[in-house]
This record gives sequence, C-alpha cells and structure tokens, in this order.
Amino acid sequence: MIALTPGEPAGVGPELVAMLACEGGQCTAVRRVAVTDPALLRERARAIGLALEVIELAPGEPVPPAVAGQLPVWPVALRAPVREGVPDAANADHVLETLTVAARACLEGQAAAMVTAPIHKGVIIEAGHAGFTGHTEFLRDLCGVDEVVMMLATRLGEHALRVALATTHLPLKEVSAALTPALLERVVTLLDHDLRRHFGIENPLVRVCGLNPHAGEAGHLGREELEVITPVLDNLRSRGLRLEGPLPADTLFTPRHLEGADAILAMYHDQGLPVLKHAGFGRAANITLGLPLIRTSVDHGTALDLAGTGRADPGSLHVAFDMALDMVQASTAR
Ligand SMILES: NC(=O)C1=CN([C@@H]2O[C@H](COP(=O)(O)OP(=O)(O)OC[C@H]3O[C@@H](n4cnc5c(N)ncnc54)[C@H](O)[C@@H]3O)[C@@H](O)[C@H]2O)C=CC1
Ligand SMILES: NCC(=O)COP(=O)(O)O
Repeated sequence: MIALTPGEPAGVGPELVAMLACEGGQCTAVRRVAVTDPALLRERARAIGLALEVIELAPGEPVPPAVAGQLPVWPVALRAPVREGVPDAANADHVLETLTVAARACLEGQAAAMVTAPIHKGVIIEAGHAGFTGHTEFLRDLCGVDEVVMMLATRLGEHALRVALATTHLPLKEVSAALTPALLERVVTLLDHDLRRHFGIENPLVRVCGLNPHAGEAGHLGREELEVITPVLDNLRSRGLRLEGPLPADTLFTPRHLEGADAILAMYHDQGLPVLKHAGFGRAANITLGLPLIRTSVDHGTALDLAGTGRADPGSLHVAFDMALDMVQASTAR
C-alpha cells in the first residue's frame, strides 16, 4: 500500500493526486491512500472537472483495493480555508501532519512507501518552523537518522540518469563550509549503500563532481577538491567503493562521461538539478536515500500559478509512484 501526500493545499499537489487516482493501469497496481482533508480533494477534483469518488476512511483504517476513479483518504483536517495559488501559513501544521501520518504508516508497516507532492517551504518557515528546509530533512528528523541524501532520477534514452546531491537547501555561500570530509564520506557511503539496497545495483559506479570550475584546476581555482573531495574518495576507494572524481562538472554531464555511471554526485543543488530537469522535467522523481522507509516525490514545486487550472502535468507524480513500486519490489527481492 502506498500513502500519498498532496503537499501544499494551495498548490497543484491536490489536483495531481486526484488525476493519478483517476488513472487505471499501473496506478491501480497497489492499494493507495491519500493523507489529507477529503473536502480538499473533492473540491479540487470538482474544480478541474474530474469525476473522483473520495472515500473517507477512519484514520489508519485498512485501505480497500485500488479502483480507478476512487481514492480512499485518511483524514487530516485543514486548519484554514484554501485559496488556490495562495498558500496560508495557517495550514502549515496540516501539511506537516500529513507527512507525519504517512511516514508513521510506513514505519509501522502499514504502508510500503510514501509518495509526496510538493510543499511550500517558505510558508512553513513563515508559520514558525524556523530552519525548515523540506521533506528530506523533515523525514530524516522524524525517522531519527543522522544522514539522508536527496537523489533525483529520470530516464535518458535507454539509461537511468541519477543525480544525488552532497548538499541541498542552503545558500550558495555556505556550500563550501558545509562540505566537510565527514559529510562527504557519509553521503558517498549512503549513496553507494542505497543504490545497492533500493535499485538492485550490485557494485555501483558513482562519478563525483568537483566543486569549483575545472575541478579546481589543480588548486588554482579552489582547494576543496585537493583538501576535501580527493582524500575522501581515495579513502572510500580503498574500502572497495567504485568512485571516479572529482571531475569537472561542466563536462561530467555530457553523454560520453555519463556512460556507465550509476549515479552522479553533485556538490550542490543547482550544480546537479538544472541538468537533471533539462533532461527530464516532468519525467523525473526525487528519492530520499538513507531513510528506514521508501519515500519518492515529484521533480517540481507547488506551481502556484497553475493550481486549480487542471493544466499541471501529472507526469512526475506518475514517475514517483512507479519508482516507489519498483523500489518496494527491489527491496523485498533482497
Ligand atoms: N518536492 C517538493 O516539495 C518541492 C517543493 N518546491 C517548492 O515549491 C515552491 C515553488 O518553487 P518554484 O521554484 O517556483 O518551482 P515550481 O516547480 O513550483 O515552478 C517552476 C515552474 O515550473 C512549472 N511547473 C511546476 N510543476 C509543474 C507541473 N506539474 N506541470 C507543469 N508545469 C509545472 C510552474 O508553473 C513554474 O512555471 C517553493 O516553495 C519550493 O520550495 C520546489 C521543488 C520541490
Ligand atoms: N529542489 C528539490 C526540492 O526542493 C525537494 O525538496 P524536498 O521537499 O523533497 O526535501
């Protein structure tokens, strides 16, 4: 069973979840439950002209088999009325409660995975959750683990393009200081581990970006490659991990350099994600590695400009849903 969270109620998440629920095929391959306010889904489905039957269950009640056009819901009440396209800080706790309910269902074995639609980080911070940076770190703390890794994946022709991030949501000027040997070692180790665990890759090859132009140009354009990245990679290679780098990021994403790589590790958010989104926006999923549960998500944000129009593309939510199913299968096959 998959738990779906629609994310920011004023964003496109609720309608994307409603669209997914109306699809047949793979979308009905497993039981699924939305964790939200049933009235929100009914109202949004109506607004975009979808005939969706929302079935309100009791919290935690067993979920019936999936039927296209029906969506069981574990109710989490909105705290304030929703205006499409206009997030309200009063609903921040609703959003966080939906994530908590879905994650607990996974941890307690009731759900096999959670698939999340986008949340609005700014409005959650404005609601008083200072330092909130996203699902990734929220779930890390909820699950009580020390480290998680954000990885986005899409298809590039016959191959998968997977881009993991050494750092996520922090100002660019703080990236260098955040890239400590200890952090990088944890991130690379976890990436290698979860490529095996969740993707069934026996001996993954990870290519690692440098931080600076030309991977530092032998120290003339920055010293992080010499002082941090290279020593960490050398150490992990001596422990048997297949790692190449640090490599210049501007050429690492060219087809010849991507060939054979199971994942690319970028040093910061906008080093890796623009490439991934250029290659596959709307056809990519975001995966949190390192959690004791399976969580996938969309590759886009709340798209407030499209909320309530029915014009948002549900493609990435489909990919996230399918990816969660694949990961459940890969993990249970081990
Ligand atoms: N997984 C998550 O929860 C994520 C949340 N966000 C949050 O979303 C908010 C808005 O972020 P932005 O940078 O504006 O990115 P955004 O992805 O919401 O919007 C960027 C552009 O892409 C378009 N777009 C996004 N999703 C689309 C879809 N499904 N179909 C068609 N077009 C789509 C939007 O209309 C807009 O033109 C921020 O608060 C950010 O933190 C951003 C990325 C991921
Ligand atoms: N840019 C990716 C992103 O913002 C995803 O954040 P998260 O909410 O999945 O942690």
